[in-house]
This record gives sequence, C-alpha cells and structure tokens, in this order.
Amino acid sequence: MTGTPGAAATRDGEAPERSPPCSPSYDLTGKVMLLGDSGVGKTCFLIQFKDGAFLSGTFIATVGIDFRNKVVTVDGVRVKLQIWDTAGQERFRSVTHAYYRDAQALLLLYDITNKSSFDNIRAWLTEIHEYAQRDVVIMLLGNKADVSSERVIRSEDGEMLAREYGVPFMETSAKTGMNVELAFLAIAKELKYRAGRQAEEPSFQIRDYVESQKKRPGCCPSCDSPGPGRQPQRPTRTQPAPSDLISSERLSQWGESWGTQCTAPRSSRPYPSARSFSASPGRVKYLYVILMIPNDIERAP
Ligand SMILES: Nc1nc2c(ncn2[C@@H]2O[C@H](COP(=O)(O)OP(=O)(O)OP(=O)(O)O)[C@@H](O)[C@H]2O)c(=O)[nH]1
Repeated sequence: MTGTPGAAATRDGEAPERSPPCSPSYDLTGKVMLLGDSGVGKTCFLIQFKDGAFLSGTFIATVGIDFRNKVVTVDGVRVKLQIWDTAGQERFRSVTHAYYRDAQALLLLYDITNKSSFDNIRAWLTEIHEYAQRDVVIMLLGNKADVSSERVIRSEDGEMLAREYGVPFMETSAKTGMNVELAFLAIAKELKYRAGRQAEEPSFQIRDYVESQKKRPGCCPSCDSPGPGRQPQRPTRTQPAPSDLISSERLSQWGESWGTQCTAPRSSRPYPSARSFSASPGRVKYLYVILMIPNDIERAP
C-alpha cells in the first residue's frame, strides 16, 4: 500500500490527473484481488461494487486478469482500491500467480450452490500462502446467497472453515448486492488502520467488524431481492481491432467498452475462437503482456 498515487493506477475514470498534481483524490491506495473457482461470481462481484449493477445472462469466463479502481472513504480517509479480477480457470493460474505478490488483500469467493467451489477453498489458501505476502488480508466469501433454493453449502460450514484459517467470513450476493460493499469497506478500513496505526488509536479487528456489520440471507427484503440498480447485459465487444501499437489510453478505452476484462466463453480451448469472441487469440495474448508491464515496473528497484 502506498500513501501517494500508485504508478500503475492510471487506467480508469478516477484518474488522479484530473486533480492538481499536489492534491491526489485519495489518501491511500491498496491492491485487492478477487480469487476463487471459475463461475463463483468474481466479475459480477466487482461490477456490483463498482457500478451497482448485476451482470445477468450467459456466463462468460474471464480470460487472464484485469483491474478496476474505486475510491472509498472510511473514517474520513479516502482509500483507492485497485481491484483485480482474475480468471478462475485452472489454465490461467500461472498468469494470476504473478499478481499475488504485491496484493494487500484477497477476497476469496466460493459459490454456495457449488460444492466443489467450496471444497477447492483449501487449495486456494495453499496457493495464497505460497504466492502472496505473509501479512495479506484474506476474506472468505460465500457468494450467490440469493439462490437459497439451490444452496448446498451451509452458512455454518463457511463459518467453520473461516475460523479454522482465522479469516473473516460472510455470505454475499453479487446479484442483490448483499454485503458486497461491506467486504470492500472492511478491507479499506483494515488497510487504513495498518497504514496509520498509532499508539493511541484503538485497534481494528476486521473479523469483529465484519461480524457486527454483515447481513444474513433472509434478514431483510433488500438482502434477498435485487436492488433498484441497473441490470445490464454483458457489453457487446464491437471495438475495432487495435493497431500494432497499443497506448495506455487505448487499453483504457478497451477496458471501458469491454467491461472489466477480456472474456471468452467457458470452453476447453486454450484461447477463445475468433467466431465467438471479437478479439482474436493473438490479441488476448497481447493483452496479457500489456497488463503485466505496470506490475513489473512497480517492482523494479
Ligand atoms: N444468482 C446469482 N448469480 C450470480 C451471482 N454472482 C454471479 N452470478 C452468476 O454466476 C455466473 C458466473 O459469474 P462470473 O462473475 O462471471 O464468475 P467468475 O467467478 O468471474 O468466473 P471466471 O471469470 O470464469 O473466473 C454468471 O452467470 C452470473 O450471472 C450471485 O450473487 N447470484
């Protein structure tokens, strides 16, 4: 986490350049990653937080990795969260591992209607311990809590697993928005606390905070039904092919018009076909390269 505008945080609409150079529009930045099996709802979770909307319709699996920024204010401190949405599919793991190292927080999602996504949480935690910083903040989230009729993982099972690993836990719904903002606010509070810890400041316990604030399915009508937010379909990818040189502005435009990421239908092919995806396989690979550059620059001594 840094107290000044981050070098890589230049892609989205909250660009610090709109403010005078000496007056950034935030006080702290933190990198957060969304992890979990394919289909648990990571992209929808991010879109719900960023735009207050739910991506309904056919599931389109993420290819690679991308990020969005959002500034939240906690206790008067503006925290810019750089939120990375990763592809849950196994074949993209080597790409996403490289991004764990400088993440301050990880939101680890499973789908309460999908047992294997819950069973795989232990494997995700093993990967996290292997690739992430030792003091990374981890939060376990049981998503799709709105689909109570298809629930196969009890809330208590999520709680038990979280307790075993000493991480905060709550059930969420990217569809209704239940606990989505709370997850990010809790992370922002923890990052703020870590950045400015002073002797006289009361300690902040993220698990206690989450327990005291979280909503449970069925606790109120707004937790179980979609809010008044927009219900967009996934964006149609009709962007013209990029030329051979890609500027950061252009990449930013793609990001805006493609949604959060370069996506492809779930399939066993290594890359999406040109027929079902407006970007060619070559362009998908190109996108990886571009996205990894800022990370490497940040780590350069
Ligand atoms: N009912 C319900 N459906 C959800 C929720 N979150 C996501 N979905 C649906 O679940 C499917 C998968 O959502 P995504 O957000 O694309 O999943 P993902 O985890 O990003 O998947 P990958 O990109 O492959 O890693 C989509 O059809 C969503 O509409 C939720 O909270 N409730």
